[in-house]
Amino acid sequence: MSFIDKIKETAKQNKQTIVLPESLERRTVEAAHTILEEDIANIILVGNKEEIAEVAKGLNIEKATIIEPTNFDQMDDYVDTLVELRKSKGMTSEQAKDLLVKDSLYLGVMMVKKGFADGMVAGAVNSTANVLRPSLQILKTAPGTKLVSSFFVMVVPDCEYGSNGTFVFSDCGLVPHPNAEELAAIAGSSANSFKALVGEEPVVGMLSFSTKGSASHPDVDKVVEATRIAKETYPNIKIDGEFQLDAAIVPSVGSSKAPESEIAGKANVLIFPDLDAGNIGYKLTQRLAKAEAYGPVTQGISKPVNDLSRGCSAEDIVGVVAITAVQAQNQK
Ligand SMILES: CC(C)(COP(=O)(O)OP(=O)(O)OC[C@H]1O[C@@H](n2cnc3c(N)ncnc32)[C@H](O)[C@@H]1OP(=O)(O)O)[C@@H](O)C(=O)NCCC(=O)NCCS
Ligand SMILES: CC(=O)OP(=O)(O)O
Repeated sequence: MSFIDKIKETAKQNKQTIVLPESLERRTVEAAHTILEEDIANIILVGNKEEIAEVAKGLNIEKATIIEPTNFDQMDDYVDTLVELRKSKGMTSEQAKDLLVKDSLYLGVMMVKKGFADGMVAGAVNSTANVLRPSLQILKTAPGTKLVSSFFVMVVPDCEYGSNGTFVFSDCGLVPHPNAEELAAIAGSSANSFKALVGEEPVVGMLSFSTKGSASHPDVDKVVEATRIAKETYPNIKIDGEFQLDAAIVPSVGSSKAPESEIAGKANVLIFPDLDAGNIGYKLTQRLAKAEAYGPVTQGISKPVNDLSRGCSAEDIVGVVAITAVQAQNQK
């Protein structure tokens, strides 16, 4: 069974409720149709019922719950909670009501905060920053986590590397310039995410333009230091670096460039040194190798809110919703 079929099967076993606040967007409504038809999750859509019906022409979204922000019986309670959470930042009741009525991303995140939904997926039209900012502000980090980061599950066709072509790539969406400590934290979280979603042992490669000292540069030093911190912090996780990409995933190159390493050539969790590398790397793999790319999935938020690329397909949205549902199951 493929990675995403397994995730869908897991999601179906204990159905969660996922809010899709970009409800006037055709791919999102197509995804809602498929999710309801395949019984993967319960769906909440946000917006005017007639407008949603217009976008959903030819699709069956009858089983979705539609919440109209101007006519939502929980609105006053949500406004009070948002003010309470953000009053130290100067938020007033008027501002909170305005945000919750006009910005479906804030309303969606508040639904997750209040337990009305178990998770949220958006990003087919909104930028990553706009999708993730409300969740960072309202849901905050999970206990024991300082840094929220994100990853993609990449499923590369006809690929013998990684876990039969399945990888986690991090961070491709959230933290622009991680320092060594942050990079180590991203490695630890990503290993746990790989284990939780792919179900196999994570093998983490810390990526660089250098393999075990083949180049000298402050950027390389950062990855060397991150590798040291990660090994010390997560002694039970298989982690090594610094590796160039080929040394991380191709066994023959790994054994020639890094013969002492047990990880070289076997990595299935790839930690990119910064967001430039991660974002470009996942899009290259998706577009040129025709890989399935599910994400950016967040790790470290107290409840699951996940992003999409604006270039996503309806099928990608279905996949990220199923992943979000499984994260919600795991957090309960
Ligand atoms: C996600 C992002 C928007 C956060 O932006 P920001 O400008 O720091 O936003 P804010 O300062 O309003 O932060 C919001 C809150 O989240 C917290 N926060 C921000 N990043 C965080 C992180 N990685 N982990 C935990 N908390 C974080 C802040 O401390 C702040 O908390 P507070 O408002 O309660 O004090 C920013 O990191 C970003 O733009 N990342 C790049 C996204 C992107 O463009 N990706 C490329 C395409 S995928
Ligand atoms: C993840 C990502 O790159 O998102 P977008 O393509 O929407 O910028």
